[in-house]
Amino acid sequence: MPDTPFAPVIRGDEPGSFPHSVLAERHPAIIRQVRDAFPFGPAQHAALDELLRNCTEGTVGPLPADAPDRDRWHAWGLPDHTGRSWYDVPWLWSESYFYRRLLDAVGYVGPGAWQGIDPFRPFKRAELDAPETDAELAALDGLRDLPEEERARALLHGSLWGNRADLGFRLSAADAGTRQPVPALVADDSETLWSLLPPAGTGTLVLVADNAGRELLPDLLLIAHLLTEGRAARAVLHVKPYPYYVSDATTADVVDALNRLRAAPGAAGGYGRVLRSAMADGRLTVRAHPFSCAPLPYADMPDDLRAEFAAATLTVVKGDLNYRRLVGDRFWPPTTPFRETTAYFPGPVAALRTLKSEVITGLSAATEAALVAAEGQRWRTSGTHALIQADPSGGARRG
Ligand SMILES: O=P(O)(O)OC[C@H]1O[C@](O)(CO)[C@@H](O)[C@@H]1O
Repeated sequence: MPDTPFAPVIRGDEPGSFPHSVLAERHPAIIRQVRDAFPFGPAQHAALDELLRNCTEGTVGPLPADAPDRDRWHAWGLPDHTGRSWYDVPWLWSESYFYRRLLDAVGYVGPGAWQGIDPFRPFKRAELDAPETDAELAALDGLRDLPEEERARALLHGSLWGNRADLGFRLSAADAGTRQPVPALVADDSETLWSLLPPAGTGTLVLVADNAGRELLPDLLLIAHLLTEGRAARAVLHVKPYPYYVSDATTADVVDALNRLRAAPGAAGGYGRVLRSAMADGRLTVRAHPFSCAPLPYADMPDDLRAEFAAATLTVVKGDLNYRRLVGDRFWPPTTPFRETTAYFPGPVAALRTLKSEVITGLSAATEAALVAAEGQRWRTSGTHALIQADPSGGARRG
């Protein structure tokens, strides 16, 4: 990570700013929605009341003494942040800890009858079961007769724009999933990406997933295509070990998505069968590494994860949150080269992301100027722009 004094870490301490609104408005809205979605008992309601008060007016507190991940959170900076306002610690840290505390409040962490009950499941299920999902899956039939390269491109774009269907994001932008027309990419390194996944490839693709539902389905379809067409011999899908940022995919969500595909008619069902058999023979594996829910940038990843990414032919990192973690959650000058911010990454890496937060790198000066002229700074957070960025160097520049 370059040592740049011009890229301050993002915090939520400026009233009126986007990060501040997430802490002050979005988090209370999420508590409300979760409370509405479940028939919770008095202890859960009281814990949600306390979390609401604490995360908006209070200071960061400790985890329960018996929390199974207490040591991990200590290593991730909890002692340094305890006693500080949620608005004053790094925004990424604050958001991540909010989701961890929400799981405590609803009893997910246990022990008890609510242990393991995903508080976001009703929202994720509704999206998977929506008629729009049927229509999207049916559209796959129209790809069948296209040349492989065109199918690959269509599926890559499906996975990219699937990131717009993020449920947390929709809490404050109801039409974000349907806005038309799809705007141009602000950066497009797809040629580099495809050069890393040539036909007859023998390598391993790692896909670091973002959201469940209508983002995970196209991610899985892309993986199925790459395996079937021999652009990757194996794929590893990284998901979250516990519910996070409302819609982030967990292993349970992968199971739901695979079942959804299996039950679909036409080409979608075929992809579903390909994926199940790839799971059965080990060509597709699912990983839920604890660091996937860490409140830290990937530059701080542990050695075992570093070794996994180093061994991959390509790691594809999906979504806004993963992008923030990949390049560092900082106010980079937008023309900062992407490859400068990913120089620490141990293998070739690509990002597929729609823009939903202020972090951005790798723009040309002309693109930045055109975006600002057209929209002021709205393009950074509106979810209407997207990027495909790739760094093929694989940490080769590290000394
Ligand atoms: O689902 P995605 O693409 O990671 O986007 C989630 C984004 O929404 C937010 O929660 C709020 O903008 C961001 O913190 C996060 O980057």
